[in-house]
Amino acid sequence: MHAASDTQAMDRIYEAANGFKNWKAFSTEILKPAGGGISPKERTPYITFVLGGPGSGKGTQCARIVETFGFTHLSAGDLLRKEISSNSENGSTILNTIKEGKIVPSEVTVKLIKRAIESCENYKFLIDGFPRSEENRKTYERVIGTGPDVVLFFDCPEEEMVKRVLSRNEGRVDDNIDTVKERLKVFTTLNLPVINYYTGKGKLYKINAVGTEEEIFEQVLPVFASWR
Ligand SMILES: Nc1ncnc2c1ncn2[C@@H]1O[C@H](COP(=O)(O)OP(=O)(O)OP(=O)(O)O)[C@@H](O)[C@H]1O
Ligand SMILES: O=c1ccn([C@@H]2O[C@H](COP(=O)(O)O)[C@@H](O)[C@H]2O)c(=O)[nH]1
Ligand SMILES: [Mg+2]
Repeated sequence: MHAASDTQAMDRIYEAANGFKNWKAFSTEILKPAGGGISPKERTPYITFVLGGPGSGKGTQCARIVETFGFTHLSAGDLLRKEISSNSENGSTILNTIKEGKIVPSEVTVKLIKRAIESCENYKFLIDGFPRSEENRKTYERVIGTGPDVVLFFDCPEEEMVKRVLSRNEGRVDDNIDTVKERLKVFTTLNLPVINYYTGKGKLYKINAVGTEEEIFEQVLPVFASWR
């Protein structure tokens, strides 16, 4: 019989071993397709977390990285918004949380990210807008069994972020001054510790997010140079 903490530790090891169930790279047998190459799904996934405050330009720069380097863009916010529009059982809770500018429970978001990764043929991912808290980060690492390879941080002054969000005009329920103020507060108190954590791990690339889209992308390019 195991003590509760032993059982939890064993659960974590089990989950880590089963993270990304469909990835052959995580099993003992690596299958080679005819022709000798390794298909994308059999490769160890390459994960980039893309962080920054609301309106710092994460989505805009992700689109360019996708175009130039062939990554798959997974915006955690978009995955949550899709849950709302698909009338899932969590839909109304997610909607209210987004309206308030707060953070959706980690289990919900990590499940959506894991499902999106597993159902994608690609192995290079940009996970945009996640993790938003240390709790998010720890849940991801526990469920998936590993952290990101690289973390991008778009550093932008609050005044500029507010200006961009309020002129975005995409009909988002959280693009209003009250919700933006709360999102900025959440960013400072809960998201900055994640950024500090990855700085300490030597994985963080800080990008000055002020300037034209092109000027900002010039700073992003060297991070992905080996994928050209
Ligand atoms: N360098 C830039 N200069 C001016 N405006 C920009 C720049 N980059 C993006 N924008 C605009 O700012 C708005 C916010 O950009 P984007 O949606 O990429 O930010 P985000 O970080 O993904 O925000 P959120 O976290 O709220 O999803 C968009 O309308 C976008 O067109
Ligand atoms: O990991 C996440 C990502 C997002 N949210 C909620 O969604 C909104 C919008 O996110 P964007 O990245 O700006 O599209 C965010 O304010 C949170 O309420 C989340 O909870 N967890
Ligand atoms: Mg975005």
